[in-house]
Amino acid sequence: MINSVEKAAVLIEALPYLQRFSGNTVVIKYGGNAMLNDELKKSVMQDIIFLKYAGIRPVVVHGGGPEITGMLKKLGKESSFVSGLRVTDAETVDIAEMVLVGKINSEIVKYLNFLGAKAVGLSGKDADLIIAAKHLAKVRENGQVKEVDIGFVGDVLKLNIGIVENFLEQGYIPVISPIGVGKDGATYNINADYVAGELAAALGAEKLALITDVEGIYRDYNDKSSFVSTLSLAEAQEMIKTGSIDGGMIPKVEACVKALAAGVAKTHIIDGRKPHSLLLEIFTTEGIGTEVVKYRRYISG
Ligand SMILES: NC(=[NH2+])NCCC[C@H](N)C(=O)O
Repeated sequence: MINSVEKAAVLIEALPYLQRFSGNTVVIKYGGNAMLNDELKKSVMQDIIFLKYAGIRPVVVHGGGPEITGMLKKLGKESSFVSGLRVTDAETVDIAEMVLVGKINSEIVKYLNFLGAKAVGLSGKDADLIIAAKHLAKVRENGQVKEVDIGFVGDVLKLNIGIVENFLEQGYIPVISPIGVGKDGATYNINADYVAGELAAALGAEKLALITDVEGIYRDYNDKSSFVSTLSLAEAQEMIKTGSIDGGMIPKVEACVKALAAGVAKTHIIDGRKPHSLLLEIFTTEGIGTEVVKYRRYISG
């Protein structure tokens, strides 16, 4: 156990961040294992409440891929993927929406309220928050890139952000499901990392924090000793180009790039398998994951 001097040092280390971030918006994407394991879920929920009571305005976007896969299986539907994206027919998008909005979203809202917040659940359909367009999967065939229709998988076309701002003004924590509605009236399932990046951009957030199942970004994803704590936007883009970023990490880095380009000060990729990683990243100098910043000279501390 640490002694009282060390304890005080930990608390005081948070002071400049409390001063800097209080009153500002932080968008948090919550997904992966931290969602399936009860202990980790509790720690993420507590961290979000902590942010709220520190005067920060958290906005939560959640994923739910594994739970959707589980439900589809129960119903006897196998999932198939093209370039990492689920082929989503009309029945599948219905099931995805039921799991995301009906189950996962309402569970997060319930938990946050239980811990002392005022959380409110929103799907992209509420007040037309997320207008979607069909996403075409890109497949490489004989050296050429072909676009493939994989059904009701969407991109964010437009956000009607007013509803989120209203709730933030009133002190609520908005919890958002990555479901959008198309101009054609259809329902689209959207990658939650992208939704979080777009929301951070539209809200002019201070931060975007993506909670994942990995430590952060590696310079070479095959080499676990090449973990990077700080990365610039340009370096991240270069790493996507050269293929040194792992496939599953690409949507996350792209979400960071989108947010940074729109003026978000900092983005973070953090390990949801470590308890309280969100708190450690935001309120300590060194952090625990990878921060992606516009320019490297934007030094923390
Ligand atoms: N991965 C890192 N190097 N993180 C540093 C975080 C610094 C500070 N707590 C912030 O949120 O801005």
